Amino acid sequence: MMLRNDADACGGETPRLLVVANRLPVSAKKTGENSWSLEMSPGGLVSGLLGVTAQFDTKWVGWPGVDVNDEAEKDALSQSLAKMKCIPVFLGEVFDQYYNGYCNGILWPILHHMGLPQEDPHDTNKTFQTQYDAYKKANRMFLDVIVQNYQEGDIVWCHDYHLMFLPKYLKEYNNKIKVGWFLHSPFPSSEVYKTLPSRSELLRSILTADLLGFHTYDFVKHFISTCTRILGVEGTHEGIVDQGRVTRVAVFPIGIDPDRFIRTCKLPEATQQINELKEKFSGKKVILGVDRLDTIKGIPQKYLAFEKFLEENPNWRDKVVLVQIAVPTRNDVPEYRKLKKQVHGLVGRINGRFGSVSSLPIHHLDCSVDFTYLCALYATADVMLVTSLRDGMNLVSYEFVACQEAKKGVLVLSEFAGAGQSLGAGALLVNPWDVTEVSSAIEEALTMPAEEREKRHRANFQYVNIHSAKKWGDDFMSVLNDNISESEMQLREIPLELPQQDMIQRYSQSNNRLIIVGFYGTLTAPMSSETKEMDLKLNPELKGTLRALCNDPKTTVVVLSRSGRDILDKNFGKYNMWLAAENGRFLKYSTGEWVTNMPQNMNLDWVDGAKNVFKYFTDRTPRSFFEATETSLVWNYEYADVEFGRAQARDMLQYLWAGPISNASVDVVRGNHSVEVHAVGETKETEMGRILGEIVHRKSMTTPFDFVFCIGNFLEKDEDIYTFFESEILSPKLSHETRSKSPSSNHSLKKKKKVSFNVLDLKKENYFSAAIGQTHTKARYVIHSSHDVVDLVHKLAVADPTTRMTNSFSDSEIYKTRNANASSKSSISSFRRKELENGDTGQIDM
Ligand SMILES: O=P(O)(O)OC[C@H]1O[C@H](O[C@H]2O[C@H](CO)[C@@H](O)[C@H](O)[C@H]2O)[C@H](O)[C@@H](O)[C@@H]1O
Ligand SMILES: O=c1ccn([C@@H]2O[C@H](COP(=O)(O)OP(=O)(O)O)[C@@H](O)[C@H]2O)c(=O)[nH]1
Repeated sequence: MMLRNDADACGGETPRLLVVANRLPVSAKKTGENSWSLEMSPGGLVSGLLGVTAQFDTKWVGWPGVDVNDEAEKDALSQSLAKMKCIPVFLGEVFDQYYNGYCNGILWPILHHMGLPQEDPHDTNKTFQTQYDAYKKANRMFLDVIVQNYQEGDIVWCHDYHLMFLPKYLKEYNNKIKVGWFLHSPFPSSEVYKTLPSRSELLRSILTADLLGFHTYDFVKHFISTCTRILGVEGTHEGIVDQGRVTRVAVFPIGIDPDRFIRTCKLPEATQQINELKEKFSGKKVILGVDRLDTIKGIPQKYLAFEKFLEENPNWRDKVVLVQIAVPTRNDVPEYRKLKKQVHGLVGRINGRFGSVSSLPIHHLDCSVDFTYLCALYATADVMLVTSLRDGMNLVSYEFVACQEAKKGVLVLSEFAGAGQSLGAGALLVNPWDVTEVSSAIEEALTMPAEEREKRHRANFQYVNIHSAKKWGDDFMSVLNDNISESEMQLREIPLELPQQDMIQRYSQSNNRLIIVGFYGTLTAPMSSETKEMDLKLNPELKGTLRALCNDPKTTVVVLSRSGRDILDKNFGKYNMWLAAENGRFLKYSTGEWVTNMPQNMNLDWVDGAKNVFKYFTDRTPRSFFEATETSLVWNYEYADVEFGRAQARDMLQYLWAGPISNASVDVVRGNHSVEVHAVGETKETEMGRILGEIVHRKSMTTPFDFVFCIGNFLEKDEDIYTFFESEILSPKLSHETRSKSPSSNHSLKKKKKVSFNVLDLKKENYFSAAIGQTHTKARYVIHSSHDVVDLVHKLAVADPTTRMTNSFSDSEIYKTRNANASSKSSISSFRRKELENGDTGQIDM
């Protein structure tokens, strides 16, 4: 067999791809001294990959299927393999503990929901730990071979559970290598996966890849929830987000090369074999099974169901035969040897019960068959019986469909095979554990009218043709390439550190400045694991300088926070500033009254129920805290044990969705260390326009802001506040109509003399936005922590010599006035209500 590589024909222009899998597509067999024969390796991974790589200059890296110790022999074999673009990894003594041990004795059963086998307490040479060490060592040996063959720009596509450490090793070697990883087996539920010792290291390692692929949505769902549960990272529709880095996770259902099967069925050799098979089984229907003799393939279950069918349908006993190709596999793993015995026992029993001298109901073959004969078997069968207890995809079912153009036989397919999701429309789906159901499906398949068989076959044939192995490979590669360009762009877009000196200079030279500042994580006292009290409090170090800044007549300070009015009143009631609580739903000047834009009929029935859930989790998560406002609840676990906090956050969301918020009109936001539920409404960005309108209106402002500084530790969804001002710079839309003299609320519109002006006169270089401690942000700049805010506020407070004087005069005055006016629970009027009363919209045209 020669592995085709169309890229060769196109010269060296095509990109290079290194496909790395435990198994090379060919396995070597020694034929003499330094001479080898190469045969196609068994299993769907190889079949799938053979159809893939035409558009790349592909090389394969993998284990050659034999143990070779002598250096001369290694060289000879390497040379033979090189002709087929294969590069061997000689695993030597590590192989047994790596392949038979960790891969197939530990990972394989876990991935297939069969549970972790017991460690043999007497075999101290083969423990979980020794097998795990061998696994890591083998992965390093794969790395070494890749490194010897890697050229800059190569893409490395790693395959399967054998190579879960490889992405990490590759990225450690060279972070620029493009790495994809695809899992051919299923991914289990987190409940099963979490029994695996070393569970976190394996997950962390594959997450270093750029793209992770799975056969079905189910597996992706399990993988993402396992990562969030075990690692506490965030799962999004794109994949896994960990500390700002996104690992893309997506579904790529593998396929076959259907033409290869269709073509082969038409070859004279195949036609002859088909005729022979027909003759051999004339007068009988043929049920076919083709599986590696693996515990996951449900071969005993298949035989039990067939036995039941024969029991219940005596008329079929001499009219049907089950041909089972049981391809030998993993013979050195004890479970596989046990399975062989069990299966042979069943075959003997069933053939003994229902066979005769002239006919046996089960033809069980412990061998592999050559490709043409396999196609002939597929083409001859009336029914294909796939009873996998769990299977990544199961390509055998695709291959059967491809070979059935003439016969249009029926596929009975386990719902636990990945293929169940793609061929379910045309197949009879069964639960392989339910022998009665499988037995009935056998009967239904054998007696299905031609018309229905044809209809079902057509659906499946179309699917198999379109969703080929080539498409699978192309899709994976194109997402990997897109993804890499995206992350390269993201890297380039990492914001710079806030240029403090330049900002302060521009601040002091401007005439009307606006500072929008978040509260939590910005103005709050930094908390540490030692902090006892979890109340949100203004950092005491800021008190003096913040007051000076707020008293500057040329500066308007707005605290924009998720927090409620009480908290802002308590912390900022004595400052000469604007307070925007609940993301701007409520607004007040510190000495004034709260006004709101909240619709009067807003449904907040969910709040009390949700509050109970928040309280429950807060009580059970030491050092977490929650904040409740009228329209939102935020639970923060930043200072709790973060892993535990994340697990609790996940459970909390489940409780919330199951109960209090199931039918409520709310947004749920999972932040890095927080869970927020709030009534559906505006983001900080949309509130910003309204807030500015209100400020300009109430201050009777007539000159536009010419300097804006916006700083916070905002949630990602609120980060649009940074871009709000960017878009105002590009195309100013904010204008405001005001009166020449400040009207009282009773003035009618007619009597007012209107003056229109732009709210912002903002040059690009006079706008500064900064996120605290983030690298992925929409802000122009970053600053490290809230410690730096203290320093910065101080610098701003003393930056303008002219207003520094004003400050010292007005400070005590303002303080007294505010105390006299402030009422802690002031009545709320609505923006809209006020607008109507005043006959004035105070509105901004946007
Ligand atoms: O290499 P072996 O240990 O002999 O095992 C053969 C292959 O078995 C598994 O195949 C899986 O891949 C198929 C294609 O994606 C899929 O259809 C099937 O459901 C899986 O079981 C294993 O994942 C491969 O690594 C092995 O090469
Ligand atoms: O004697 C045989 C019988 C089957 N196969 C191939 O083994 C693969 C089995 O793949 P599947 O996805 O069904 O399961 P896996 O064995 O990979 O778990 C299919 O491509 C078959 O064509 C083989 O190589 N030799």
